[in-house]
Amino acid sequence: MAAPTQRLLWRQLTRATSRSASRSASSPCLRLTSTSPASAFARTSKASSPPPEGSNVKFWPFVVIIVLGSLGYTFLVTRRAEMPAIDAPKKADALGAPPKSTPTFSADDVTVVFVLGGPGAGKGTQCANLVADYGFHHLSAGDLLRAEQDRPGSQFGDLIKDYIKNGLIVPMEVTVQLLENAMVAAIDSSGKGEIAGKKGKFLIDGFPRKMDQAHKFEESVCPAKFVLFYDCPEAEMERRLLNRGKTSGRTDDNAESIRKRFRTFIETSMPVVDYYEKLGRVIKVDATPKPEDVYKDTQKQIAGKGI
Ligand SMILES: Nc1ncnc2c1ncn2[C@@H]1O[C@H](COP(=O)(O)OP(=O)(O)OP(=O)(O)O)[C@@H](O)[C@H]1O
Ligand SMILES: O=c1ccn([C@@H]2O[C@H](COP(=O)(O)O)[C@@H](O)[C@H]2O)c(=O)[nH]1
Repeated sequence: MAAPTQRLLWRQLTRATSRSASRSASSPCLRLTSTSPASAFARTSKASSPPPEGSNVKFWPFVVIIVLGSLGYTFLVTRRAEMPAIDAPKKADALGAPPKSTPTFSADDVTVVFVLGGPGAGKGTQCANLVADYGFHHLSAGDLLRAEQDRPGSQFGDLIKDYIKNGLIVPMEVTVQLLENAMVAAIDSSGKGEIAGKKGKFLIDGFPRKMDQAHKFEESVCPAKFVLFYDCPEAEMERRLLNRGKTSGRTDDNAESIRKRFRTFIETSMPVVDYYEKLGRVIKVDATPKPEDVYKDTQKQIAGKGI
């Protein structure tokens, strides 16, 4: 080490050591023992003066500090790796997710239509019409998450509450499993492996909101037929949500949460729409007009799509 650097380090260390030594004199908790490296330094640096050029300075305390620091760091990193992450996929296993590589349902047996659009675009409103006229079974990802959040004993309750309030996307394992469970339950409760005399037809509302969800669902649950995308300007969606917030009781129908939801929609969910658009699998409907007109347009656009 160059001599000036040596002297600088020495000065800094002896200054720190003498400060801590003087504190220890008045505090019973901070006492330097005769065997500690710091006290050794305090003793060897009586005059607190830098060593003369070329003096035989002991550097073993530096080595001890570096070695102890490295060991501590390695220990913390190892502990961190062993700790379960808050969104660890393992948690979803508690919902009954068996690892698999083929979808639970074939697209030949079950029709899945994803319904996307910004918060407040009117997805739920249009889904209600489609259920009435086309015999769809409606599954809203947001509703399923809220139900799981409120389910007594749910280990995901707090996590979901937090994500929804902040307009964030709940880790996909949770949502995909809730959807699959709901599809299985709907088909089972029909008693014939069918719904309303038809093969299962599902409108999956407000999903997939993130690319990983889209892949996971199509790979492990069911390939989707197409995406129904309700396109609406942000100002109109905000107006609708603030209005709905007067009575909905939803924790995320307030100005702050709405802002966060819009950001998530632009940054995370629009890429999903763009992805399906590139594949030619999106039916886009202008959601700005009044609900009846939006529905008429929806019907026109899905005509001949085999549903
Ligand atoms: N075309 C429309 N014109 C005016 N208001 C509408 C229209 N469609 C729905 N609304 C109203 O806007 C609010 C939001 O609609 P809706 O709940 O259907 O939206 P959403 O897209 O499902 O919302 P979120 O994603 O937040 O669940 C509701 O109060 C609804 O009555
Ligand atoms: O796939 C999903 C869908 C929804 N969420 C969370 O739920 C809220 C509310 O969803 P709505 O469709 O508006 O009812 C949404 O803001 C997300 O926080 C999700 O995490 N994953």
